[in-house]
Amino acid sequence: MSGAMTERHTLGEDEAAPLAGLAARVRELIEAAVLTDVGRDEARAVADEIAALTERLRAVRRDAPPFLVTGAHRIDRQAGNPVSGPLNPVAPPVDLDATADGIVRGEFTLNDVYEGPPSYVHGGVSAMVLDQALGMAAAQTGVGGMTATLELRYRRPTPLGMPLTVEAKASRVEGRKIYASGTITGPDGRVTVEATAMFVTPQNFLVQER
Ligand SMILES: CCCCCCCCCC(=O)SCCNC(=O)CCNC(=O)[C@H](O)C(C)(C)COP(=O)(O)OP(=O)(O)OC[C@H]1O[C@@H](n2cnc3c(N)ncnc32)[C@H](O)[C@@H]1OP(=O)(O)O
Repeated sequence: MSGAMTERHTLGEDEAAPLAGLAARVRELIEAAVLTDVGRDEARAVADEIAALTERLRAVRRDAPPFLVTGAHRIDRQAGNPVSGPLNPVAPPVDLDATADGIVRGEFTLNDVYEGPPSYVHGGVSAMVLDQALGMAAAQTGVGGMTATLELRYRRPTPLGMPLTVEAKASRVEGRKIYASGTITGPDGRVTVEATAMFVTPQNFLVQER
């Protein structure tokens, strides 16, 4: 379990690149595991090989996921973030960028690993992507914060295997509260999910940031 206050190692680009490559291969492995039909014996044999590889990676272990050297805010620098972290195989990953006027945007495609209703994206996955994008938009106003409320409106099913766009922007700041909204849009340009959120900056964020 990684503590919030644990000092994080910051990866240089040379360190991050091979770990991102490792995560990309594991992402392929996850999809292969979801879709494989190799049969029981082969599945057991592959599981044994994967267990051996896992032990090799565990041989030298950090106390907590590292940060990246790039990114304006802590939320952008989390290498192991489950939405945008290039080192996290669970993350699609969604490559989120912020414009000078505070709009956070990312294009991404979700494969069968993220299926909810047959052939569509799981609603919790859409929520996770929007939480991250809105959280990053909140951070563009200053320090950012923790999600206090997140409201979603699922307008139409979000397709798997097709290019999606997430966009978010902070609308106002009231003391430690930051309000933001955003959408996921399908390949036809129609919004599939809308979100509004309120983030609250904890007192310790004000001390820890930068
Ligand atoms: C390293 C970078 C990390 C960035 C990560 C971002 C990842 C993406 C975003 C997330 O997923 S965050 C994880 C999900 N969210 C949480 O786990 C939050 C859990 N809740 C908390 O930690 C605290 O409740 C919270 C920080 C949100 C508020 O605690 P505080 O002690 O700072 O709040 P306080 O009680 O002082 O209230 C401040 C104001 O906010 C209001 N408030 C607080 N929590 C609220 C809430 N949940 N709903 C509505 N209003 C809320 C509260 O009423 C009050 O309003 P007023 O000033 O008008 O009186």
